[in-house]
Parts: sequence; structure tokens; C-alpha cells
Amino acid sequence: MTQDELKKAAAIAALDYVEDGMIVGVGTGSTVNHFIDGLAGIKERIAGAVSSSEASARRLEAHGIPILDLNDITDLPVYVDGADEIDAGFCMIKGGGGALTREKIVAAVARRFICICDTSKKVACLGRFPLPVEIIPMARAYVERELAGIGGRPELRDGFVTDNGNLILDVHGLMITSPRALETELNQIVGVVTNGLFARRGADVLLLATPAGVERQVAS
Ligand SMILES: O=C(CO)[C@H](O)[C@H](O)COP(=O)(O)O
Repeated sequence: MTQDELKKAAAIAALDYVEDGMIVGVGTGSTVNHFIDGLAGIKERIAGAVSSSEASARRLEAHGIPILDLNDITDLPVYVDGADEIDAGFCMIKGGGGALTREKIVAAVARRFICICDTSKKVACLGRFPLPVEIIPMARAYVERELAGIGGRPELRDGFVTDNGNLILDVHGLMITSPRALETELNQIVGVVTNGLFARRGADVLLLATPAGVERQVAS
């Protein structure tokens, strides 16, 4: 199977978590695009979707799936999203698509985070994938110095502006042995909007697509 076929298999498995009348939180990325396409097939059964990015919103709209404002919702039963890396404790690096801030907001509201991945995303230690950090543009040089001070090598994502009008620094060279502590530490740097560590709010269920089928793993 190709990587894209594996991504699709994980995405289709996530449809099992969508119940009648539900509002569904929708992430961002190529794996989630397969989920959105699958959701289109059952759109009459759901109340609508909350999107984590403009890109996913456009895809949902193209399928005629109603998009709801997170501020109008008090209960979001489920959020489905991919990851760039996920460890054994279901902590993740996210933000390869640059949507980390809105993803983290929707994930914070959701009762259940379903992570959909192919096996290439499962790692023993987070940090091989450069950690995305969304920053306020005027703080770029300061935040770069702070990140270098903790051993990272930040690289500005060239020509990229987030849906929130901010910049992304991709931080190389971090071996993330304490994801929760690092997530908290990075949030303390003035000018950082969000970092791509999803550790304090990790995944609840991992649907991991392997060539032998989709494994369902539940957080302990
Ligand atoms: O965090 C994300 C976007 O900000 C994505 O979930 C992550 O980058 C994985 O993407 P893909 O499904 O394309 O491999």
C-alpha cells in the first residue's frame, strides 16, 4: 500500500466515531482530507463540522457540509486530526500544515481526540520532525534567540503566513524527552502564539494504518 492509501484507511476508520446528529471537529492535512471526503458520504446524518483551518473549511464547504462557529458550541464530542509524529503516550507534534493554533483550540474543546495516522508517524521519541511554533511577526528574532537558547535550531517557514496572520518557526534539533514540560516552557516565551506539541491535550484514540489493517489504540 502507498502512504496515501494508508492515510485513507485511517481516515475511513474514523468515520466509525461519527454518530447521528453529531457536530464533528475536523483537523487539517492530507490524511484529514480523506476524512472530509468520507464525511461527505454521511453528511445528512451529522449536524455540521467545526473546522481547524481555512483549507479544511473550503473542502467541507465544497462537499456541502455545514460549518459551525466554535463559539456557538458548548459540546464537541469528537475531533479527528492527523499528526506529524505521535509517541507511545499519544503526545504529538502537529502543525506541519501550519494550522496548529486552531487545531489546538478545537482539540481543547473536544471531548475525544481521534488521531488518524499511517505508521510512519509513530515514533519512540518526538523531535525528528521539526517542531512548528506559531509566532507574532514582530517577535521573530527574539523568539529565535530564545529557542536557540534551549538547544533548538529555528528556521522561518519561508513565505508562509498562518490563517491567523502569523509566522511559523520550524525548530530542528530537539530531542523531546519531556513533551509536557517543553510544551509549557515554550508557551512562556513572549511572542509565541502556540507550539506544535500536543502533550497536555494528547490523543485519546489512535487509528494507526498499517499494511495489515488499521490498529485501534486507546490512551491508557
Ligand atoms: O498538524 C497538521 C496540520 O497542521 C497535520 O495533522 C499534520 O501535518 C499531518 O499532516 P498529513 O495528514 O498531511 O500527513
